Amino acid sequence: MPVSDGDIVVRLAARGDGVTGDGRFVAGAAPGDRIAADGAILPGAHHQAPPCRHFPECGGCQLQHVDDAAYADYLKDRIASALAAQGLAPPEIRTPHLSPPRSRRRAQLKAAGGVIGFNAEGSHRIVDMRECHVLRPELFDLVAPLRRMLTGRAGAAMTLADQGVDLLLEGVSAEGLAQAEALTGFARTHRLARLSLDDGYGPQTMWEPEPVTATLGGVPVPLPHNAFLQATADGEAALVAAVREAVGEARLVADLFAGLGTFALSLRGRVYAAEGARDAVLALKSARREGLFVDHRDLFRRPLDAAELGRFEAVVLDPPRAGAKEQMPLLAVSPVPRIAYVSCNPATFARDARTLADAGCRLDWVQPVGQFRWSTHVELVGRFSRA
Ligand SMILES: C[S@@+](CC[C@H](N)C(=O)[O-])C[C@H]1O[C@@H](n2cnc3c(N)ncnc32)[C@H](O)[C@@H]1O
Repeated sequence: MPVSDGDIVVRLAARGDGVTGDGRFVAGAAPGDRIAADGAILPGAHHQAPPCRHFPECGGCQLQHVDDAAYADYLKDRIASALAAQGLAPPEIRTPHLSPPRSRRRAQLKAAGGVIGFNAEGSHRIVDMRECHVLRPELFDLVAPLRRMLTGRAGAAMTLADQGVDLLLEGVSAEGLAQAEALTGFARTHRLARLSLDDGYGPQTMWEPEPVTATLGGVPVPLPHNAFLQATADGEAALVAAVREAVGEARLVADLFAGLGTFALSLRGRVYAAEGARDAVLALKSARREGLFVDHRDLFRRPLDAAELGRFEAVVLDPPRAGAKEQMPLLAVSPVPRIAYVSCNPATFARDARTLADAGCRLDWVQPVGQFRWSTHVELVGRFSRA
């Protein structure tokens, strides 16, 4: 049977489907695979055996069937095509940093009727997790005990803190002393750092033998419930290294959307940190770090104006998926010479990059970070400079 170029998978689409030379989308195909006339996938050099029995059913991973080289190309392609869609020429897109298997330190699992795991792709059905190749072992070790304990519908948010696992059970209440004792017994047996319940009225701590912290930039910061932390420690280190390179010698830096201070606490000199979540602001304010000023500020409603921005030698920003549409025009007309933009959404990054480019800023390089290994999440740091 002759093979036409149109039958070869040439790239991965945003949602992870293989795309053939003639534009067909094929679920489960990797770049280099050939699609036979009957639709069968004939594996090529970048097709690997998925390590997990739950793939592709489980919604946690979409790309376990592609090797690291194809996965890295996918991350770069997503960024390049988002920039191209905004009419921006591709800058230097560096080799992606990929977090290793079993390094994810945060997970939001669902439980119901004796099953626990991530939801199936595009569905509310829970895939009962018997193995996981992305979670840190400390988190995975709790899955079987939680399956036994959680009989009703519940959520289990797990975060690896300095002291161990911080577990927040959603949709669970402790009715009566016996239930409360059972829950604290569970926390003690499994050496949890903290156990909290949220039955719809906000998290309530049941167990926390010592104050729970996350160490960022070498500084322990109190860890509020549901606070944002980068998904893996090594992904965080890669983002921090890229941000530090991007700001260079700057000694007066603004960190916008600062969270608990992942970047603010890792930078030298004086840092102004702005953040909208009250708990995160209080936590960061209590961090022992000279020269740090923390501002509780809604940057969508009240972005920094050009005069405020003009005081800084560099600006770091790390907005949520929606990007920083309100902040960009002000940043664009400010004299700030260096901007490190950390993003978890190439589309809003590219939109915001367009605003900066229109004002004469140059996108020097982009460092992709694949900390959600085998998923379609793309994280990056982009460095902009003003001539
Ligand atoms: C992607 S997280 C980054 C946090 C931090 N830079 C880090 O790396 O750990 C985005 C942060 O933006 C904050 N945020 C979301 N909307 C905001 C707003 N309108 N104003 C200020 N901060 C906001 C969130 O609370 C969250 O801490």
